[in-house]
Amino acid sequence: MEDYKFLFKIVLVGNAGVGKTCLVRRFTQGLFPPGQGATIGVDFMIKTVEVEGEKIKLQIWDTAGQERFRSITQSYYRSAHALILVYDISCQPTFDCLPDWLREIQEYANSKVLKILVGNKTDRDDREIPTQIGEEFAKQHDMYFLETSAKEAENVERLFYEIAAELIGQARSKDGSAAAAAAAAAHRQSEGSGVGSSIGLASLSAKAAQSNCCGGGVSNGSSTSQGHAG
Ligand SMILES: Nc1nc2c(ncn2[C@@H]2O[C@H](COP(=O)(O)OP(=O)(O)OP(=O)(O)O)[C@@H](O)[C@H]2O)c(=O)[nH]1
Repeated sequence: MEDYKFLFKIVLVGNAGVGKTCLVRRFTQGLFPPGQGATIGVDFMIKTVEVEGEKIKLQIWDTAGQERFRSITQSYYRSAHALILVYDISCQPTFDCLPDWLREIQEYANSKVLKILVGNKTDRDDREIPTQIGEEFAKQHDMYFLETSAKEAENVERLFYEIAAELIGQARSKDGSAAAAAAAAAHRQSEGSGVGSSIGLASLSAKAAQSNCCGGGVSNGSSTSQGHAG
């Protein structure tokens, strides 16, 4: 039986094509998938990391950005300990949609959920959103902020490790612990994993390719949810 102290659920949201799946695969599998197709419904991966001497299991839910899957993906917000809202720094419409995503989060997520704004694709030289604009948006909306490149593996490990460290801190300091530890205990009964090392969100600054900005798609009701132990 696998031994770990906490189980945290992390959910990635944001427009189609901003790189959510690539961020998850970079972190869990250490690769940048060539020709990554659009996510259908919701996918998840698991990675166990060690932070501050504790084994932490991260259950990472990768949601489809396409509007037609929205009703399915919303149902995953509620149980999230952390929500990563991703935009593409080279695609203004993905940034312009952030207020819509925040409304979704406010409506469907736990009010205490840890929120992190991520500007992905920093490797691209056709940037449209300056770092400072992203930082200010995050600050205004009480989110942590980080820019990443799934392609170049820039800040991807840092993103997830710092979220884990922050969640541990919250869990140790107050009631959050009950939920995370209980979830871990319950999960341990049933059953994958990878490994890592430790760092601590304080250092994150203040608190699509095929993008279909803010909606547009038509629901066809079809979806899948697949799991991978990374
Ligand atoms: N240059 C660059 N391209 C990236 C990066 N991350 C993702 N991409 C590309 O962006 C496209 C979309 O990536 P995905 O990871 O599928 O995007 P997604 O947000 O999961 O999209 P949905 O599943 O439709 O919601 C792919 O062509 C990736 O190769 C990055 O860091 N840099």
